[in-house]
Amino acid sequence: MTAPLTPPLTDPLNGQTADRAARRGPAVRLESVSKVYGHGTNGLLALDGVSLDVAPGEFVCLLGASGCGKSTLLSLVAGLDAPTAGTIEADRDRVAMMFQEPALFPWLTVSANVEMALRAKGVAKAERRSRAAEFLRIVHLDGFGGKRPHELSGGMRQRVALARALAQDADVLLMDEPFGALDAMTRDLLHDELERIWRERSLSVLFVTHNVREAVRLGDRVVLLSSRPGRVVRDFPVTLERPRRTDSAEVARQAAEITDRLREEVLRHGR
Ligand SMILES: Nc1ncnc2c1ncn2[C@@H]1O[C@H](COP(=O)(O)OP(=O)(O)OP(=O)(O)O)[C@@H](O)[C@H]1O
Repeated sequence: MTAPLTPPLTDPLNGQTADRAARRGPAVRLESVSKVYGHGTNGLLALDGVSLDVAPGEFVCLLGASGCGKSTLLSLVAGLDAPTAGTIEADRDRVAMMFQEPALFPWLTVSANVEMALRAKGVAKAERRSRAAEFLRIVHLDGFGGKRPHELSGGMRQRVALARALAQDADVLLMDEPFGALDAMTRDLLHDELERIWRERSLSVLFVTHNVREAVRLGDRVVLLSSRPGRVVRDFPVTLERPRRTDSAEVARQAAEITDRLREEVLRHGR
């Protein structure tokens, strides 16, 4: 029998995965996206003609002055709100969001918080406890499943939020200043954890931060938005070898370059 000239799109052992990989475009695509809050003369233009792609497996950090529309952009990608103009492509079933506040249910145990996400995904009750334990192990919280959120530190609560996001079977993580409220040491540790999980699970990440060094520490690219209305001003590729250290000279150098551009942007708008 002769082999087919073109290989089949589906792998017989794992047809779905091969098929999906073959069809994969960007994990997230925004094309000329604008967002106006309110109407008429009271309308507020938050985003103006934003085009941005996140490739599968790419880590993109979003920076910009306060109020330039970063959170708006994430909520549009998550489908929590609709753009006024333009198009957004993202597989909403595979997207999970993380905020500065971990937003856990305080009356539920850590395990039950993660199990909620599994339940929403239709995982059978009998399997949920062991699957939750597996996700907690990934974020290095083995043995903490029976605790309540108030018994954990801020960093540990964000780990639970990360485990819950992973339990949503997400391959796109939308992160809105997830480590903004943590001390520098805890943040550093979570950078390492997130980078490891991102690589192991080939996640695509869109990460909003005010911290330029954090953006350079983590991102494959740093996208700078203008002051409101948010437009893409510049896209900085970060090619430094990983893993990076937030306090390294290389990270500091690139962060200084981006900070200069960010400062220009903020001053241009008289803030
Ligand atoms: N639901 C809403 N209704 C009306 N205006 C809104 C709404 N959400 C955000 N805005 C306004 O849109 C603009 C962009 O807000 P957004 O929160 O997206 O900015 P941001 O860049 O995330 O800000 P920050 O860096 O301070 O968190 C702001 O002027 C904000 O006040």
